[in-house]
Amino acid sequence: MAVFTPVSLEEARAYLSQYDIGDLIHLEGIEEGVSNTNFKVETTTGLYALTLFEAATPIDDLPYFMDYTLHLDRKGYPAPGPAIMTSGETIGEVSGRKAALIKWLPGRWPRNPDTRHAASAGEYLAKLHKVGADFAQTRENSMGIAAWPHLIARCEPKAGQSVRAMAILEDFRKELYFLNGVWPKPGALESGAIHADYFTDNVLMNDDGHVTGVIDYYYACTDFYAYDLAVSLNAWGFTPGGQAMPEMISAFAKAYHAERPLSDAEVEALPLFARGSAVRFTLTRLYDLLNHDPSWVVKPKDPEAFYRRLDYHRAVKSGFEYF
Ligand SMILES: Nc1ncnc2c1ncn2[C@@H]1O[C@H](COP(=O)(O)OP(=O)(O)OP(=O)(O)O)[C@@H](O)[C@H]1O
Ligand SMILES: N[C@@H](CCO)C(=O)O
Repeated sequence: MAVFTPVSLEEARAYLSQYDIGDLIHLEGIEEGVSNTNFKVETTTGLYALTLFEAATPIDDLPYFMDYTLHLDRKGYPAPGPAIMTSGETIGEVSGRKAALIKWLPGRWPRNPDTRHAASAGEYLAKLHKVGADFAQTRENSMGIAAWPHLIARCEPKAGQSVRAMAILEDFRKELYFLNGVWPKPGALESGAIHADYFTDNVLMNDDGHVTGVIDYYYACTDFYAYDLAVSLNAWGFTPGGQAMPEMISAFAKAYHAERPLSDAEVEALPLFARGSAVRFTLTRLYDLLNHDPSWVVKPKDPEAFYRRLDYHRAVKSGFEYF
C-alpha cells in the first residue's frame, strides 16, 4: 500500500486551509502506487488527490511537474493540474514531506486492456505531445540513455548474489554499446515534453474504454516523442509476463499516428527506442528487486517481464512492423 507517511485529519485541515477550496469532508488513504503517499480528498467544492512526495521523486523538479500539468490542464488535456494556494504556490508541506493537492480525475485504469483501450491510450499520448508542444520549460530525462550506465552500476553491488542478474547486466553492457552508436542525436527527431511512464496504471478510462485522465507525471521530461511512444508500446503491447501482443502494439501505434502523424525517421527509430526503454525498465525493476526487503508491503515488479521485451524488439527489422 502507498501510505508511507500518515496524515491526521487535523494536519490535513491545516494544510487545506492554505487553499480556497472549501471544508474537508473526507480523507482516504490510497493503497495503490509504489512511489508516493496519496490520499483522496473530498471538500465542499470537489474531489482532489493529496500527494506527499517520498524519496523517489526529485523534489527540485516539483515546480516543473506542477507547471507542466497545470499547462496541460489549462489547455483542456485530462491531466491533474495542481490546485493553487491563496499565496499563489502549488507546492506545500505536510508531515515533513513536500506535498501538492491536485485535481481528482474520473475513471479507473484498465485491468484487462484490449485493443479499444490501447487505441484510446495511443490517441491520448499523441494529444499529450501536441498539447505540451508549447510548454517552454525543459527537464533532462533522468532515466534516459545517459543514465543507463549509472543504473547498471547501481545494480552491480548486489548482482553478485544472482547468476541471472549478472548475466542480464553483462548483456546490457553490450546492448548499451550498440545503442550508443546508433541513438539519434538531439534535434534529429521531434522532441518536447514527454510523460516517460505512460503505463496502464497511469491512464484512467471510462467503461467504454475511453481515456478520462492521465496521471503520475513524476518522470516527465524533455525527450524524443517517439521514445515516449516506444515506452508506451512496451507498457501496453505485452502481457504481464512479457509476451508480445502484436494487435495491441498495432492498435496503439495506429491511433497515435492518426492523431500525430509520425515521420518515417521516427518510425524507423521505434525498435531502437523500444530496446532502450526495455533496458531502462528492466534496470529499475532489477535494482528494486535486488534491494528489496521482504518486510516491505510494496511488492517489487518483475524485471524478467521487461527483459523479454528486448528479445522481441531485437528481432524487429523495421519500425513499420509495429503497425
Ligand atoms: N489525480 C488523480 N485522480 C484520480 N485518481 C488518482 C489521482 N492520483 C492518483 N490516483 C489514484 O491513486 C493511485 C496511485 O497513484 P499513483 O499511481 O500516482 O501513485 P504513485 O505511487 O505516485 O505512482 P507509481 O506507483 O506509478 O510510481 C492511482 O492508480 C489512481 O487510482
Ligand atoms: N512503471 C514503472 C514503475 C513506476 O515508474 C514499471 O512498471 O516498472
